[in-house]
Amino acid sequence: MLRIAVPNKGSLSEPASAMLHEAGYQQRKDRRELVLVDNDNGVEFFFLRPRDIAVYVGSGRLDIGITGRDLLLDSGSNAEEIMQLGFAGSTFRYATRPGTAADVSEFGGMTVATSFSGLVTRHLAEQGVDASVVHLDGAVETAIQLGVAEIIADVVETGTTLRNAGLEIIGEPILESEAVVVQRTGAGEQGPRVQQFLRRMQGVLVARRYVMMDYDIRAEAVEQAVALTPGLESPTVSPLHNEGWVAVRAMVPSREAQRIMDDLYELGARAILTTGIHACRL
Ligand SMILES: Nc1ncnc2c1ncn2[C@@H]1O[C@H](COP(=O)(O)OP(=O)(O)OP(=O)(O)O)[C@@H](O)[C@H]1O
Ligand SMILES: O=P(O)(O)OC[C@H]1O[C@H](OP(=O)(O)OP(=O)(O)O)[C@H](O)[C@@H]1O
Ligand SMILES: [Mg+2]
Repeated sequence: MLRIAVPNKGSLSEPASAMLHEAGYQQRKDRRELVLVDNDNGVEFFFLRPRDIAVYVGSGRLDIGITGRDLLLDSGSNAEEIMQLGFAGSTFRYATRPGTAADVSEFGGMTVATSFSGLVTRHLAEQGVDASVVHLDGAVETAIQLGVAEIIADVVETGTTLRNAGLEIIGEPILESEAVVVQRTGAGEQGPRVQQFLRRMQGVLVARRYVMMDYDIRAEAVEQAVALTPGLESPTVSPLHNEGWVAVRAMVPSREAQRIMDDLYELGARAILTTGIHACRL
């Protein structure tokens, strides 16, 4: 059985389980379940703290896991990223009260509070900055108000938490993060079961990002039309009973679907339809 680590709590937990469910895997019904055996798909899921997932996978006890890139790098585990999952996108940044410091190079002698002390200690060393790091479990924004630190380093998504705490971002992001699949470093070429898992997850990403578009167009305009809808490989063009017309079918990015429909209509295409994709293997 393929042994997969899945976040049991926090921001990664629900979207990870939703994605696995969309990929056809069984997911737990009760948040207290720790292990779930999906016999039909030959997979055993271990619901673990997001922070611990890279540690388990790096030790070789579990084959792969879903975690955040920031957590993976913070852990310093012997694990590496093999696929990006497109959710839980965030940046990891320094922030402080206005006037404290304008750049990382000014942090010397100050204290940085963070839940990602591995990541921050390494980053400060890389920058050649001699600052102390204090590890806190969460809500680090408050550390400045309470005088525990002058600087914080934390996950920023919309920036609302920082704004509400009266803090401002300093410098460039330390890191851009999102949910990723990890495996043990040096595990080498993925075996067939891991490859099948990755294909299923890829299928969910494609089904979420693309729609199927169908339309009819006069044969003389078909080259211009397929330039608008090139598909992933090549669009299907079929003859219509009505002479001089063809039917075209191609996948298009869902974000661009309405604009493409407008452009196709302008070209003379009619009966333009888009339909959702439930699942896919490219
Ligand atoms: N607001 C957010 N937007 C996007 N991703 C986030 C956000 N907050 C945390 N994450 C991501 O979630 C992961 C951290 O998960 P973890 O469960 O440790 O913390 P959490 O989501 O803050 O949960 P909690 O603080 O409730 O325990 C990291 O990969 C981080 O980038
Ligand atoms: O930029 P924003 O959209 O405001 O999101 C970022 C915030 O979300 C997370 O906090 P969470 O609510 O998980 O609390 P925590 O600090 O206890 O982890 C993170 O630690 C930031 O504080
Ligand atoms: Mg949090």
